[in-house]
Amino acid sequence: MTKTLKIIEVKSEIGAGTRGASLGVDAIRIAALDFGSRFFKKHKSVEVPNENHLLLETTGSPYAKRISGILTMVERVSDEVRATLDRQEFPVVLAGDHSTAAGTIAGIKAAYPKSKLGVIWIDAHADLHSPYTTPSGNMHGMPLAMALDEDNMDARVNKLDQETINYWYQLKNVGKIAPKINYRDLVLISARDMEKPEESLLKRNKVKIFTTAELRKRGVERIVIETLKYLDHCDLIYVSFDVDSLDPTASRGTGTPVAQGLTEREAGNLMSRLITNQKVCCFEIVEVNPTLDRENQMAEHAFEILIKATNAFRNE
Ligand SMILES: NC(=[NH2+])NCCC[C@H](N)C(=O)O
Repeated sequence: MTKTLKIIEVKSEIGAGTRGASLGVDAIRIAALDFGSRFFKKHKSVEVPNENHLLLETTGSPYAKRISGILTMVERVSDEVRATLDRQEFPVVLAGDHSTAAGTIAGIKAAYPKSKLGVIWIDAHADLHSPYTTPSGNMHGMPLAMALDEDNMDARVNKLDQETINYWYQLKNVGKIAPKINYRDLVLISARDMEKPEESLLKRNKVKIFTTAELRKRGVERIVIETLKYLDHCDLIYVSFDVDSLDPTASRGTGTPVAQGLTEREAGNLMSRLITNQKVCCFEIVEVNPTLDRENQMAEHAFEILIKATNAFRNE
C-alpha cells in the first residue's frame, strides 16, 4: 500500500537556547529547490502556527523557558498529527526545535489511544530533562520526559514556582494520556551528550541505546534489525530524527552540535531502512539552523535524508 504523505511544518524555535531553528523548515525547502526536486509540489503540506513572538518577551521560569508557549505548540502539533492520522495520511513533521516532538507523540496517542507506541529517538541528546533537572531551562531538552511523564525528582536540582509546576503537569498530560510511552518502548540511537540526571534515568530504566561507534562497527542494517526486534511488542512506531545526531564535520548548522555523530550516509540508510517497517506511522526531522551554517549544508543533508526516507515507502 502506498501511503499519502502529509508534511506538517512547525516553524517553532522557542524551545531552543540558540536563535534560528525556525528558519530550518524553509532552509529545507530551499535545498529542495536547489536540487531541482518536486518534493514540495508533490506532497501536500500544512503549517502549524507558531508562538515565536514570545522571543521578544521575558523567558518566564529560568528552568522552563517560555513554557506557556511550548504548551500551546505541543497542543497544536498534537491536534494536527491526530487529524492527519485520522484521515489515514502519513504525517511527516518538519520542525524547528525538538520540543514539538512531544506534540507529535501526543497526537499519535490521541489517534490510537489503545495502541502501544514505540519511539526511535535519533539524536545526540536524550532530551529527558524535566524542569526539576534541566541545566539550561531550554524545553527542547525535555520532550521525552513529557511523553514518559517523568519528573526525575530523585535527581532534582531546581526549585520551581507553582505556575511552572502547573504548566509542566499540563504538558505531560496533553491528550489526557500519561505516560504516553514507557522506557521499554524507547530506543536511542547516537545519544552521546547527556547530563547526570539523564544518565541515571537511562541506567535505572535500562533504556536501549545504540552508540555511533556500535552502529559503525556492526553496520546500519544490524542495528535496524535489533531496534525493530526490541520494539516488536509495539503496535506503532514513531521515528524522531534530530540533525544534531549528525557529526559536526557534516555541518555546523544546528544549535547544539556534538562530536562523534553519524555521517549523512549512515543517517540516510538508517532512516530509509527503519521507515520501511509497516509499524512506522510517522517521522519527524528537527533542529536545522541555517543561521549557524555555511551554504545551507545541514538543510541539504536533512533534505537528502527526507528523500531517502520517503522513497523507502515506494520500495516496500
Ligand atoms: N533537542 C536538543 N537539541 N536538545 C539539546 C539539549 C541539551 C541539554 N541536555 C539541555 O537540556 O539543555
